[in-house]
Amino acid sequence: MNESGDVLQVRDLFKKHGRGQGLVRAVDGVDLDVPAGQMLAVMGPSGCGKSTLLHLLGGLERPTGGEVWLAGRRIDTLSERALARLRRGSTGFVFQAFHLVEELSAAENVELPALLAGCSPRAARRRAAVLLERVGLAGRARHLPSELSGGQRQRVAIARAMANEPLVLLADEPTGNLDTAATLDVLRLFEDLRCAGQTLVIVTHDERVAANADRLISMRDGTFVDDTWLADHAGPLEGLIELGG
Ligand SMILES: Nc1ncnc2c1ncn2[C@@H]1O[C@H](COP(=O)(O)OP(=O)(O)OP(=O)(O)O)[C@@H](O)[C@H]1O
Repeated sequence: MNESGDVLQVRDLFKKHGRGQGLVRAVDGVDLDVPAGQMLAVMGPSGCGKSTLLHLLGGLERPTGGEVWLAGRRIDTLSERALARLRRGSTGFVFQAFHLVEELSAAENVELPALLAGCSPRAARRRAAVLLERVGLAGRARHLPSELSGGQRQRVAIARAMANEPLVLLADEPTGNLDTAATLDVLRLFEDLRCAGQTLVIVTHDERVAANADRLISMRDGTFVDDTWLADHAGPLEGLIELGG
């Protein structure tokens, strides 16, 4: 974290794809400060640059221009090796399509990041057990992803993303493939993480997810067109729980 308490800082960030007639300004000069513990939702029409922004924040893509700082450390200039280390240890990703390893059990999927970060198998197993308990799936630890529902798979993916206690959890359409009940489970989980001080950035088309965030940024054509800090973010989730859960 930097002196101001921001986990993420972005300065004049650009990402261009292609060239000439085919040039796309996916992210077109944005500035952003995300304080520690904030749940930030990013919305906007398809193709406005949300996923690209998320990838730049997590070091999955490099910007064409500008700066990305994570916990006071500039990451856009890191070597490939240092970036890979950063992705393993400091950021956690959750995707719409879960991206679990189909051949591995839920527990083994969650163990993987800790093993890659150099933890002993025993420590990784212990950590995975704690995380699966936390996402309510202790009883499903030995199941393969194909033996789990979509909501359960996404909860395993969230547990995996939390394995190395990331500075920031980055989620791209995490409820895009889920029904209402599973969406509520994931929202509750994010709320638990937020209460525990986890910083989250969530790209979403789902108003319910956005309504539970601390802050909502709207994007259009690679820029931020609105940035609202929401005062009463818990209301809609409580309403939905009464209806659906
Ligand atoms: N690798 C790439 N090469 C060329 N263009 C790309 C590439 N990645 C993204 N783009 C373009 O950049 C723009 C932003 O894409 P991005 O996926 O970030 O949008 P998005 O807001 O996340 O969209 P969606 O909501 O549909 O997922 C789009 O016009 C897209 O076609």
